[in-house]
Amino acid sequence: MTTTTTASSMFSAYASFAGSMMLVRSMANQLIPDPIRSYLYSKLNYLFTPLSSNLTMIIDELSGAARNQVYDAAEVYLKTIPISPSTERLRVRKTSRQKSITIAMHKDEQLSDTFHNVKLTWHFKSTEATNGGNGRNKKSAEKRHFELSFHKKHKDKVIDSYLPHVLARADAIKEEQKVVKLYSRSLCSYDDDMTLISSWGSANLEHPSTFETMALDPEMKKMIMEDLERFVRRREFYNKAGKAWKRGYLLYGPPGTGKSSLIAAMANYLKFDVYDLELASIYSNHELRRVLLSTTNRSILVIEDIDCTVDLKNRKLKDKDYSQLPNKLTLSGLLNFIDGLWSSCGDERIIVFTTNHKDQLDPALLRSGRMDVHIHLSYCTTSGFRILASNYLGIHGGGNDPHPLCSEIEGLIESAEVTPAEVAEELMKSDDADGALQGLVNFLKRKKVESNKTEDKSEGSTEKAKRQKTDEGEETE
Ligand SMILES: Nc1ncnc2c1ncn2[C@@H]1O[C@H](COP(=O)(O)OP(=O)(O)OP(=O)(O)O)[C@@H](O)[C@H]1O
Ligand SMILES: [Mg+2]
Repeated sequence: MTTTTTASSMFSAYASFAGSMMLVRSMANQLIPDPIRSYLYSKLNYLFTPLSSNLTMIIDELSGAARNQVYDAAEVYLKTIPISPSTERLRVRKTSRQKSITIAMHKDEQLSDTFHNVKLTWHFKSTEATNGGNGRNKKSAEKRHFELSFHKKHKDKVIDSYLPHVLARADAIKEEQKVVKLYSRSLCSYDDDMTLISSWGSANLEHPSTFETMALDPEMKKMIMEDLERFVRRREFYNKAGKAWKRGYLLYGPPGTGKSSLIAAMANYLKFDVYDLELASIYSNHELRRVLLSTTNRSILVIEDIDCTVDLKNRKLKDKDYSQLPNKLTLSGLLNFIDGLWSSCGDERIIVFTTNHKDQLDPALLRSGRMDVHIHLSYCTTSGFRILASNYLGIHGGGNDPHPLCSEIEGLIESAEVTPAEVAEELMKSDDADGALQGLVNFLKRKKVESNKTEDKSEGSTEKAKRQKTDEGEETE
């Protein structure tokens, strides 16, 4: 009863309100001029429109002069959201550096996303803003923002979970698309007065080597990849153990066995930048420290041919001699850096030394704990050949239907000392697989004959030497 009365009294109140509104409207039509009237209507409409259950967040491109990280993250993230059927316009781009086409939202288009059962709508808006000048001084710029709408009740979830999710996904996508850089001292930059601006110059690391294309023993490949993965996963472990988050690799083996290619494969795999340090360009421990401190985290520092760095061989000089050369680069300077300074100057660092002659290295460099992993790259094996044949000729020696020449090559390769670089070179000599493989067979046979000859020669000379010794012995007796 009470409810009915309340409802009917509310209805009659609304009816009388509506009636009054109509009356006001007709009086206004007669008395108030057009522009003022439409302004008043718009205000009245605003007052009497029911409140929306949606909340819209405005995400501007700029925050003052700085970029808004949420905007940048949204821009990256939204490229991964499926386009909705209602979308009519899209922006399509590709620069020469990009591997694939990117598709982005066009002005006024919208995309829908769902996150933990929350429905969200992204709206891309762009307006032209002018600087207030006129004539030539008038400059206009595009002012962009996203509008993110969702039901009000999800406000906390969006702020606490969804937006952090967008930021994290954008970081991961950027990491996937990251172009690995090669930093070199030979690319360093100077200003007009020849003052050094930066110790390192960079270029994109265009080296195509990956673990897939590397002709390596499968066990060794697995070991290296797992070691790298474990290393990048172990931030907490290094922290707890009080150890610097770094790892040292020593790659050794004859020329052309893939030491430099392996470094590129490691960099491409981890998406770590490479700093190629030529020790010959460093004149003092002080300079070494300065140059190395200007490298960044998540990078690989490479020192190639460590055995060829003449200065470092002088380590056995007495302290007295060093005092005469206070600014010289020394092995102990380098070791101090590896053990001490470098350890504390950054995170996720890998250092790689390469050498053709491990036996000629100073034992201090090989001491355990200094270089964590020693990797021996050696002559081409059967499994190495199979990978190269697949890379270069697209043929698979180990399959059910192997190329007839593959088994001959596999029989020859284990006994011949050929490097993967030599095999690769032979395989590249012809576009035709038969011709290339026949070339490799001939090459391997030639190699074998040559190595037999040298063996005979060295055997012959040892025999000769032995005989000579015996003769001499006989003489002295
Ligand atoms: N293990 C390998 N797997 C695939 N390709 C290889 C391998 N080793 C060598 N190559 C091929 O040979 C070329 C030369 O190899 P790389 O420069 O990596 O050898 P290296 O061991 O660094 O030689 P050096 O001691 O002379 O510096 C590479 O560009 C690559 O094409
Ligand atoms: Mg090399």
